[in-house]
Amino acid sequence: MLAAGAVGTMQNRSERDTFADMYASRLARLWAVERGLAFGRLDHADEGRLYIGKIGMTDDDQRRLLIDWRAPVAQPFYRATPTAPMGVTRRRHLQTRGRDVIGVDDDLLDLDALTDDDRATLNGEAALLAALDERRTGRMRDIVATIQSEQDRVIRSDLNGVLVVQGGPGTGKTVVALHRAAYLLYTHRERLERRGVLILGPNLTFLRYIEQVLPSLGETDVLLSTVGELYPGVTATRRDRPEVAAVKGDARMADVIAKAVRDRQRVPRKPIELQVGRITLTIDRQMLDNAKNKAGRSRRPHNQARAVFVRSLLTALARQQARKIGKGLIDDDELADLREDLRTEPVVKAALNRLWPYLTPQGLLLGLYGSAERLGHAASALTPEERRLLRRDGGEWTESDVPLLDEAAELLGDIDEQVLRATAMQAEEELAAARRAAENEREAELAYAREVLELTGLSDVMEAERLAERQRGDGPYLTTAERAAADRTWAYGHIIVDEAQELSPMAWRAVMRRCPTRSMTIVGDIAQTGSAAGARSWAEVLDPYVAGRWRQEQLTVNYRTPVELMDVAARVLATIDPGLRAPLSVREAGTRPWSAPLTALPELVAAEAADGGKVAVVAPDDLVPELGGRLAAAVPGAAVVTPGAGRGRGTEALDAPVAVMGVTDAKGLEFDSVIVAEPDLIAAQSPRGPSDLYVALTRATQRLGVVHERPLSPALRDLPSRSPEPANGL
Ligand SMILES: Nc1ncnc2c1ncn2[C@@H]1O[C@H](COP(=O)(O)OP(=O)(O)OP(=O)(O)O)[C@@H](O)[C@H]1O
Repeated sequence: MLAAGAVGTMQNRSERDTFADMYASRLARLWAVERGLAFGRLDHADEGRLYIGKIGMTDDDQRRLLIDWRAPVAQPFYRATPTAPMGVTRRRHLQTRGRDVIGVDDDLLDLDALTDDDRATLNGEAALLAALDERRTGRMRDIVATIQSEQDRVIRSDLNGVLVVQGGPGTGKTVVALHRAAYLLYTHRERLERRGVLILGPNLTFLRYIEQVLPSLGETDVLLSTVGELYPGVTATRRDRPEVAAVKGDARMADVIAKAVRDRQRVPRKPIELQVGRITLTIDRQMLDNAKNKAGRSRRPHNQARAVFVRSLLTALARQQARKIGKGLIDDDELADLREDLRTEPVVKAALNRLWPYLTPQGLLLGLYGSAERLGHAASALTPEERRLLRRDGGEWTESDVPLLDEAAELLGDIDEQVLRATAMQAEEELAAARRAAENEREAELAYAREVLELTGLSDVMEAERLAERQRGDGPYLTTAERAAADRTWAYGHIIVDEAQELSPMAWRAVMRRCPTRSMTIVGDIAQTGSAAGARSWAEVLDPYVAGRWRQEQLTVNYRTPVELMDVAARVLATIDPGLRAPLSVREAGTRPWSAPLTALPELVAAEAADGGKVAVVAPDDLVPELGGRLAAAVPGAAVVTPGAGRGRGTEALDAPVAVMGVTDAKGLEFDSVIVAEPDLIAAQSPRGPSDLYVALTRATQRLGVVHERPLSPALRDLPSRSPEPANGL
């Protein structure tokens, strides 16, 4: 398409560009599914063979070559068992490298049909175990070839309603949620492509960790986000201290914000006198009450209700003015004229702005945090200590501010750009400056695009404007996900929330607002809740929204953590609640978890990293910088993820051979080898500390150790001491 050149009418060119776009994305999709394209075969007693792959394919004669794993006929690949074979006699897993088959692994489901040869080679779990044992790359991979039956049930569960997927660490909740997104898009393509699918994860590092999975399944148009990015225009990556986050996340904050908005619609006790020309006009209590009631009855958000308030007040003032200039009765036209004159009168404008100001969510929240008096009034339902925790002057937005900004935006409504300009000179100047900046940026982008086209020799087939537009990510070519990300009021077709136990009640309000149809998948583990504002039960989270209308699935098998490691974690789990059961591990590591003195950490990390696997040191938040410093000196390439730090946290923790981090940043991730520093300090660092320790102990796929100076609690006390030789020898 591109080689045809920039010929023909504008319409020809635009059609050509559209086709070029379409082919380019089709090509990108094909490249993405190349790895492990075909991974399974089903032999049926009567229907012959079907090959299962990441996408469906036919040959030139429209004969089926490959069945998409999400198609109903592929389901037996994941569900058939010897007791319920679903018509399948043999299920074959194909292992490939590039386009070569390097291994096959058969499940023979019709045991009567076995030949002696078959019996000798029966090895049902080989593909799964091989996948689980693979060294970690720092990025999650798809599991289409080895999805297990309980996971398949979750993936193919109905689109409608709220599905909770509860499961212990390593049971595949995240990976299953991602495959469910791919399945739902395949099965309900039209509905979901229009409204979009949103996946919410706990932090940016986690999103980087999982971002390859959906493209590798051929799905590229899903929006991955954190709660901290839900409010367009604000990217909050900083975290509040736990006690502050707990207050901001509390459901009572909804009333605090509502009250803060009402407090800005002021009715002063004394009448206000305005000198307009030679006449003194008075705004009295009754006029104000009247205007406020009218605005309230309009049921519009604050910024839009302002118009009602202003009109009512101006009408009353205009009548007063008419009386005062001796004009008794006036008709509607005269009234309108007087009203418009008053509207532009500076003293009147200033008074209206004081009485019912235009407010942005940011302005409202900063005004609230910045004033003990405002807080004292709006947050009277909070304790003095809680109010003190909210006090702050300026500063960067945090993750727990975002749901509050969203709440405020809902109550305030938009401010019309034109109104802004008309009412505030300052806003006009800011706007003009922003426009100038945007114009400069646009010119720079255009120059860059021209350069790219020159260099690639494509300057005659594509216009620089169009390339610049695409790079900027706006214009008519926005995908659904991009449009949704920019629109605070977007209603998604389906929302998946991962590590959902961490969301605060205020965050849930922001999430639910984005999914009026309540078609959601909520994935998490109550036993891993670390955030003080997080969930204690799914009923507590969901009953306010969908009481009695949500369903739950359990995942029970741990695919990440080997038996020896899980035994240790299970002892910690029992200290949280003796009734909690750890998931069953499917494999053994062959190495036992160990303990060693904290001082030995650098050598131990170096030994663990020696064989090239990914190593994480998970430490109490306060210790991370210091341990990071010590390790950086001893182990080249070690990355430090500072707890609660702002922007820029991305892939370093995933790509480095060794990473040091707090538990919050380790949530949802996994590493070949994990060393937990000062476990008892982790357990003591917050009210949900024991859950944090449980999370830390379940991050490893192969090896686990603890290093400590403080005495170990009974759950960890009998770990054998680490001997000096390398890990493999343990
Ligand atoms: N059926 C499967 N086949 C192959 N690998 C699997 C399968 N199920 C899960 N895994 C692997 O197990 C690991 C754990 O999965 P995942 O991170 O989704 O678990 P999780 O339940 O979200 O854990 P956590 O709650 O601890 O974050 C991942 O490496 C995942 O790829």
